[in-house]
Amino acid sequence: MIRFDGVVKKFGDHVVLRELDFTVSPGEFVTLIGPSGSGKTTILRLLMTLERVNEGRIYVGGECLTHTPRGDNMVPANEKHLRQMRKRIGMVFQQFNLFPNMNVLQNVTEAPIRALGLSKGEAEARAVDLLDMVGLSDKARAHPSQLSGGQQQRVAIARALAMRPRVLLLDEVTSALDPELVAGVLRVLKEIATTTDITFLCVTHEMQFARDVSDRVMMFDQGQVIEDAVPEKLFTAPEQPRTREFLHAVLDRA
Ligand SMILES: Nc1ncnc2c1ncn2[C@@H]1O[C@H](COP(=O)(O)OP(=O)(O)OP(=O)(O)O)[C@@H](O)[C@H]1O
Repeated sequence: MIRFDGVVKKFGDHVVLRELDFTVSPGEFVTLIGPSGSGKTTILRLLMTLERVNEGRIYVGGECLTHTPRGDNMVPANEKHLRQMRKRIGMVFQQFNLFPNMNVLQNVTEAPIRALGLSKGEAEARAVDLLDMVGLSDKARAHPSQLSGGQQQRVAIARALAMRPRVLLLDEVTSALDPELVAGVLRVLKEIATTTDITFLCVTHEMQFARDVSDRVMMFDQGQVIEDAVPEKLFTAPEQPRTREFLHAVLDRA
């Protein structure tokens, strides 16, 4: 479903991704872990087309995201292609980024009405189901400022799902939450991961969550995936010294 093929990303002279190769199969839940500043968010931003690759290709659902054919060549994709491809991908960020002047229902229906052309009735019916799924049926008329951070994040999850993405990207979705609100958000994500066929690529420091829901965990360091294993293996018997060091540091801090 997702394939990075020799992806290089630089910011000026700073090489963040070095010929990065990895794949995520349809329906898989893959978590990326690794030191701060190693480029995990950059991977998600490239998928969201918020950044462009310097070299290499990215494929989503078998189709090239980054390039399109022109004659016999492949050339960097234009805005129209990127917009089309972006519709397949949803993202939930650390900051919830809800529209503050809209109520919860409007937050969830806005994009399907505008970008997918759904009628208000269709979009609302879908939103009601999604708000039920994230445990917020009773908050449809509330405004974001009346909700806790955990509730706002669950609205953000419903909003992303309302676009029916095939891929959902999660970037440190619990980092901005008070500790007591984290579990509710993770419970909702686990439910979605186990009951839908959405493909997940998740960046998190929540090692217990990564262990609990991931099909695979990729340890990312210095622009490359240095270890890729099922969670039971990666968390209990990592092969790479850098993975062991990283896990010790993170678990000591917890
Ligand atoms: N727009 C940008 N311009 C210049 N440098 C950038 C830009 N975006 C990211 N970087 C740099 O790229 C590197 C990777 O950043 P990225 O945010 O992807 O790391 P990360 O692994 O997600 O880190 P964290 O776990 O702290 O969120 C960092 O050194 C960062 O400073």
